[in-house]
Amino acid sequence: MIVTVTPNPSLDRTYEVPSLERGDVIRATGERVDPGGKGVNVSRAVAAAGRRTVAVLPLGGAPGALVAELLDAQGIEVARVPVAGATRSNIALAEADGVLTKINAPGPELSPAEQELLLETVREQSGDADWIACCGSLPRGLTPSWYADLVARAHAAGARIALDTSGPALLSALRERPDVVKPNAEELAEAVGRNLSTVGDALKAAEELRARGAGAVLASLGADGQLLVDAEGAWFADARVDVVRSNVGAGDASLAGFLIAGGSGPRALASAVAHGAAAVRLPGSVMPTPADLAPAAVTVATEVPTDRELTEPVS
Ligand SMILES: Nc1ncnc2c1ncn2[C@@H]1O[C@H](COP(=O)(O)OP(=O)(O)O)[C@@H](O)[C@H]1O
Ligand SMILES: O=P(O)(O)OC[C@H]1O[C@](O)(COP(=O)(O)O)[C@@H](O)[C@@H]1O
Repeated sequence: MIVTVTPNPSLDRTYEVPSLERGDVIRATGERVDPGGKGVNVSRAVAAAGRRTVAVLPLGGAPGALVAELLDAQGIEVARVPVAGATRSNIALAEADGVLTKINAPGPELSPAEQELLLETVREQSGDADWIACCGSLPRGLTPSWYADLVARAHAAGARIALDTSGPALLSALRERPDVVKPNAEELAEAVGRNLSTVGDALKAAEELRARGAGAVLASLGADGQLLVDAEGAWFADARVDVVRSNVGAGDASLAGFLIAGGSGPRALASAVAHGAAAVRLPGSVMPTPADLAPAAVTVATEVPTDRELTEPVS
């Protein structure tokens, strides 16, 4: 069973637009609404794989009710923490040439009582969890050390933690030794305060996060693939995708793929890459089912290609 925790979930609205012109009225040619937030997407991908998952979510107002309704329609179990503020709506503008612009709202502020109820709900749900995946930004009211506290509590209860967040929330959680962290290239560069130009730069940065406390680092490098660094070694895998439809939630699908396949070693890395590659072939934040995966297209390198230049370097 995989429990996901999304402290700041969202209603994701995607508008398809011909192109973005500042100051103009832009007529959308299509729109879709999805339940969103990084842990929500992980739960959607885990459920799509036919595995049990519970999504712990603070939900409030009409957007919160809609998120719950949409997840219910997808058969995803939600442990709901009622909050007074309204759940945020995040907007994605998808241009015809494939460029995606996202506006992520700050979300409601959680009161001390709501924060306590959130932690208590995670505790209640964690009894038979193989993994607790803690994902996304923190809403106002939660301090940057909130994930650190959650990791400490989960470890005390004997659960394994996968953490996908960024900035101070990621850095402060490292001291509690999360079992896996999943930064993307920008988050990894920010965490170490250096630019990333090659796979070797990403490898050094991932090793630094391990030195600071992460058990394993699953670094997703967009079109370049993924790197896994743990106590046993380092592996690199990638998969070619000819037509990218939407990269929204590709990292979330990858983390789900990694955890579904056991959450360690090269087999889990290959599953992460297969899920990420399948997610980008699908529209919006649609999560792949097993039928969407093309595991044969994934290559796990025998050696990490440290000299390989990143197609999207972080500077
Ligand atoms: N353009 C792409 N071509 C092929 N695979 C991709 C592409 N973009 C993303 N992916 C796959 O999805 C994974 C996650 O994407 P990434 O952008 O790194 O994460 P995030 O969504 O967290 O920012 C990548 O590691 C890769 O496996
Ligand atoms: O918590 P954050 O960092 O604001 O991100 C929330 C957004 O991330 C998503 O989970 C998608 O992830 P990506 O933007 O990494 O593709 C959306 O569903 C959601 O709108």
